[in-house]
Parts: sequence; structure tokens; C-alpha cells
Amino acid sequence: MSAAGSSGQRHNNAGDASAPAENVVKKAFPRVDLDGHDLPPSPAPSSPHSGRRYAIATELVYTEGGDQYNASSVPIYQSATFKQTSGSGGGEYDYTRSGNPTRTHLERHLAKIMSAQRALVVSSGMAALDVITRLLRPGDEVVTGDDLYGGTNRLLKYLGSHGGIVVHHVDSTVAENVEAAITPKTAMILLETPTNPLIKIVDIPKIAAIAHRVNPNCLIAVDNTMMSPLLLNPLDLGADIVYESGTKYLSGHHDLMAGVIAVNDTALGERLYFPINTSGCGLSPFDSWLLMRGVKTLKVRMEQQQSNAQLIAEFLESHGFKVRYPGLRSHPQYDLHHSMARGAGAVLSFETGDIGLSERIVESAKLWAISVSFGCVNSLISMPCRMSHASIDAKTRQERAMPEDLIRLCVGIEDPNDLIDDLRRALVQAGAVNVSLDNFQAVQPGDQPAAAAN
Ligand SMILES: Cc1ncc(COP(=O)(O)O)c(C=O)c1O
Ligand SMILES: N[C@@H](CCSC[C@H](N)C(=O)O)C(=O)O
Repeated sequence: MSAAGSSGQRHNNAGDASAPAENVVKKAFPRVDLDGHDLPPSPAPSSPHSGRRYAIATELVYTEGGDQYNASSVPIYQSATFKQTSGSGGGEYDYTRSGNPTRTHLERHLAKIMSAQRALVVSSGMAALDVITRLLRPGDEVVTGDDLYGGTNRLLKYLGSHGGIVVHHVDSTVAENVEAAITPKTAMILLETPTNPLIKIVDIPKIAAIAHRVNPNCLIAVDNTMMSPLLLNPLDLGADIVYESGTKYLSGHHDLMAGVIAVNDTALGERLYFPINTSGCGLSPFDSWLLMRGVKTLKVRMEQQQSNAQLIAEFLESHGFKVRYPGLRSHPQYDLHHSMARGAGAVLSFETGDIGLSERIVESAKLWAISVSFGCVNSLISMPCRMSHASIDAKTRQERAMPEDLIRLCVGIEDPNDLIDDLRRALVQAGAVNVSLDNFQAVQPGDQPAAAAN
């Protein structure tokens, strides 16, 4: 590979007067490594379409351009290498670790959907967080919440023990707690909202404003997995980096692992591309194609999922369970959530007061698969303390008040009456005393699924 950069020589996607305009990397595009040194350009420049022109339902399915045959579905460029036009390079792509046309197509599409200047796709949500945390240096501090996805907690713990990063976990539902933890060494604030699995809401605009005032150098990174870009755009609320697990709503079928990172700052985008190219965690061509296909149905899936989730949350609440779901008026941060988001999503959790009872409920359900993850077309049931959050040790779970009996429901697109019937039957079979086989009317005639206006 040619050492380009300051020499102005071509890397694998540099300017070529004879190339079509859209293939030319703009000279103004900053190219820096983690230390801010000049680098050759990456092969996936910012989305030419990052300014959205249509409503989200249209943008999700609409793509411009295509390959030389105008294929309606982007081809899977299943190639590790790309032939060059000269000994000094000359091709737009050279090697799939560095860039691949199918991946670029997806990244440009996602940048548009996420209202971002640039999106990058990697092999999982955790790979996305790993890439983001490579912006940190030993001695840096991170402020984050005390209710986080278990894998996020595990990665941060590892950075603390092996990377020299100091991680402060605070109750991030109170912005003042975050403020109090910020020091001159704070390099990143990492937020999740709604939190997984306790469905707490974090005030992104308030925390971003405070953090940028107190320490202008610190970056606000938001995990948007629980909402997806359909329901929440953290970049519009003051975040510097948004990332999400594409394994969930974006793909929607639990047939791939993926992670997405999006930013509005070109230099930051290049700093994030560097570890992706260096380590090789960019999303494969096939998974990029699959994710592209999944994204197109995000709106119809999410609307059905969240309308089902609302009915299920109301059903459980009507039977006396303490239900955590931002679509319920009883959620203590209902107003805050809806001031930021366009919907409540499709993940809820509830307590039964008895671990054994929770286990029996989970195991009695038939339509609800016992499985980790969420955002899939199928409905899932799990016990976070035993499953998705088992990597958080029991002492820490106790300190953070994670109820061991917590059941998490990740609602799919099935008929809501079937889901509620199955849940009611599981509750009765498990011996939940406050539930009878009464006739809860899940869907009233004329009910419409809640619309995710955007
Ligand atoms: C909120 C949240 N963020 C990130 C991740 C990581 O995503 P992935 O499983 O794709 O690595 C998950 C689940 O795994 C999650 O629930
Ligand atoms: N064994 C896995 C657990 C994955 S949990 C996936 C998802 N984020 C969820 O919340 O269900 C692990 O150790 O990471």
C-alpha cells in the first residue's frame, strides 16, 4: 500500500481526475490517526446524502445510484482484494478490511438515516464500542451510568483493569451526578437511554450541555440500541458520537451481528475509521448486504413491535406488576423520554417479587422464546441477571439495585392477542397469584398501531 497522505499520492480511494465525481475523496476531508497525524483517505467518505429529503419511511427504502448495471439490490462484493490500475494504486478500493463497496453503500445509507455526516459499520455493537473507546488514552476518565448493558459494563471494566482508564459509574438519570464526576481528565461520557434492563431515562441534551461547558474536550457517546434512529437521534440532542448494535432493531431478524457508529465531525469520523481498518472489524460484505435489507423495514417492524409492547405493558400493569416501560404514564420519566424520543420502543421489564416465580413464568411461555437480545420480529423473554447481564457480578448487581427476579420482554411483530394470551397462560401456570384467566381485550376495534412520526 502506498504511503500517501502528505505526499498527496493515492491510497485506495484518493482523487483521480478521470474518476466519476462521486468516487473522488474531497481534498478537504481531514485524514488523521489517533495522534492527529496525517493519513491517507479512507474509502468511505461522508454520505453525499446525509441531508435527508424525504420522510423517514421513504428514506429507509430509497437509495440513489447503484452499480454499473443499476442493480436494485446492492450487490455483495464478495472480494478481499480489488485490482489496481497502476503500481502506485489507483483503485477506489484495494482491500476489504480497508473498504468494500457493499459496506460503503450501507454506511452512506445509514448516515442519511441517522442524520449523520458519516456512519461506520463494524462486526458487532461491542466492536463499535471497542472502536470508540480506542479514542481514549491511559489516564483518561470515563463517566457512565450504573445501569448499562452487561457487555458494555464488561468492556469498561476491562479498560479499567488493562487500559489504564478510570471509569466512574453514577446514576446518570440525575444529570448533576454526571456533572459531579467530570474532571479535567474526563475524555468521554457514555450514556445509554432507555437503559438496559431497568429502562431508566437519561437526559441527553442536559448532560451534553453540562459536559461541554464543564470540560469542552470530553466527547458524549450515546448507545442508541434501545431506540434505533427511527425513534431517537442523539446527534441532534448534543451527542458527539452515537453507536448502536445493528444486531437488534436495525437488522430486525436476529440473523446477523453488526454495530454502527455515526458522527457529524469529519475528523472524528477519520479517527474512528483508523482502528476499524487497523484491526479489521469492519462489517463483512454479506452482513452489510443483510443489514441493508433489514434497515428498509425498520419503520413497519418498530411500529408493530411498539404497539404490541404498549398493550403488553398495560396488560401486566393492570394485573399489579411493577412494569418498566416508557410508554406507560406511570413511568417516572415519561415526560423526559417523550421530550427526546418519538416512541417508547419494544423492550419492557417487570418484577414478580420472587425469583422462582420469574423462572417459572419464563419457562412456561411458549410463543416467547427464552433468549437474549431484542429488536427482532419474534418476541423474547429473559431474566437479565441470569442472561444478558450475568457478566456483572452479583455484588455489583446488588449495589446497583438490579432485581434478580426481573423479567425482560422484547416484543416482536406477532398478533398482540396471541402474545397476551400466551403470557397470561404462562403467568397462571407459574402461579402468579394476581393473574386470572380473565378476558383482557388486547386490541379494541379501530385501534391503529402507534405511529413513529418522523
Ligand atoms: C444496549 C446494548 N448496547 C450494545 C450491545 C452490544 O451489541 P452486540 O451484541 O451487537 O455486540 C447490546 C447487546 O448486545 C445492547 O443491549
Ligand atoms: N453471552 C452474551 C450475552 C449477550 S446479551 C445480548 C443483548 N445485548 C441483550 O441485552 O440481550 C455475552 O456475554 O455478551
